[in-house]
Amino acid sequence: MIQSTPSLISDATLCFYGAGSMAEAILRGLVEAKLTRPKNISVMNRQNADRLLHLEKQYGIVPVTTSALKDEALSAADVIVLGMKPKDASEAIRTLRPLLRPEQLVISVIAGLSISTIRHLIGREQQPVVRAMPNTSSTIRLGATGISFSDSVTPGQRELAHAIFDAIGISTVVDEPLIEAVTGVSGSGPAYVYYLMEAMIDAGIKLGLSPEAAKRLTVQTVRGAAEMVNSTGEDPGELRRKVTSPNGSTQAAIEKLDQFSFQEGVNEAIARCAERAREMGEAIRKEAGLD
Ligand SMILES: NC(=O)C1=CN([C@@H]2O[C@H](COP(=O)(O)OP(=O)(O)OC[C@H]3O[C@@H](n4cnc5c(N)ncnc54)[C@H](OP(=O)(O)O)[C@@H]3O)[C@@H](O)[C@H]2O)C=CC1
Ligand SMILES: O=C(O)[C@@H]1CCC=N1
Repeated sequence: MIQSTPSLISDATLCFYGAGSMAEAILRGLVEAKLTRPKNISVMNRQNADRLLHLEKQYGIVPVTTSALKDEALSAADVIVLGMKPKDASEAIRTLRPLLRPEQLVISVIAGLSISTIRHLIGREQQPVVRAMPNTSSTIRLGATGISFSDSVTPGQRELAHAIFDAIGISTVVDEPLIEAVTGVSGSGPAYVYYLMEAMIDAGIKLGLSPEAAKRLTVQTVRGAAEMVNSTGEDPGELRRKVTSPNGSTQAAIEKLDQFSFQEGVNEAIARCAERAREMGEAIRKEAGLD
């Protein structure tokens, strides 16, 4: 039996408990970055066997389908990644109670679910838990992840968690109460950017561009703007001012956005997202009888 969690991904066995889009984004990043052998990754879900077979075919991971094999994989793994929806979390995590060893690292990406709730559900106050909030851009190794650690996470396990999320993008450690802010900014963030892109493409089409041209120009504009901020190190505000000639067309556009309270809208949206994540966490606690 393994007594301590390895600090290198290449030596660790990982078990994905929940096999949806976020789990796939993470495991794909790990496999494509060749940080671990696919055979070190086992994946299970509730019922969708076709999904597991698809992941096996695509990435070479080990699908786990029977309940006996599930128990075995969960008990044996060095790291268990919780990747189910918040509504399914309480029941799923409780089933780990009789299976987990005290040194196994639990990594949760579940929105709103606190470290303290996870430990209550597992029934062990000192279980090492990492609470992470990644985003779907992890699929192409451009993810942005906020991470917080329970006090029992060892330095080796911290290193391991960083290695996992750095393999699929960048990671930033935050105090746990700020994970909801991370959810608001970057966890859900890709959706706001896609929403903006949908609106830009739509507007271009309304002005007479073909759908293909509107999409191509929009995609490259967003990609270029993000890369300008990233590679020049200049503030987005400064870069915006460089596009905005006095009394020119951009200024006219920004004034129109301000008439619709653009900044206030984004502010309120991100604050509401963070609040909703907290609500989901509270609902899990309530369902589990913890409040
Ligand atoms: N999508 C995103 O952009 C992000 C999501 N998250 C978080 O990631 C989590 C997963 O989201 P996402 O990947 O989109 O969800 P999906 O709906 O794509 O996947 C959920 C997975 O959980 C499985 N599952 C449900 N109940 C159980 C159970 N009792 N035992 C084992 N597996 C179970 C489902 O299996 P089956 O299909 O068989 O029912 C499915 O494989 C959420 O908690 C979300 O908050 C975090 C950051 C970003
Ligand atoms: O919408 C959600 O609840 C999840 C959390 C972050 C992104 N998607």
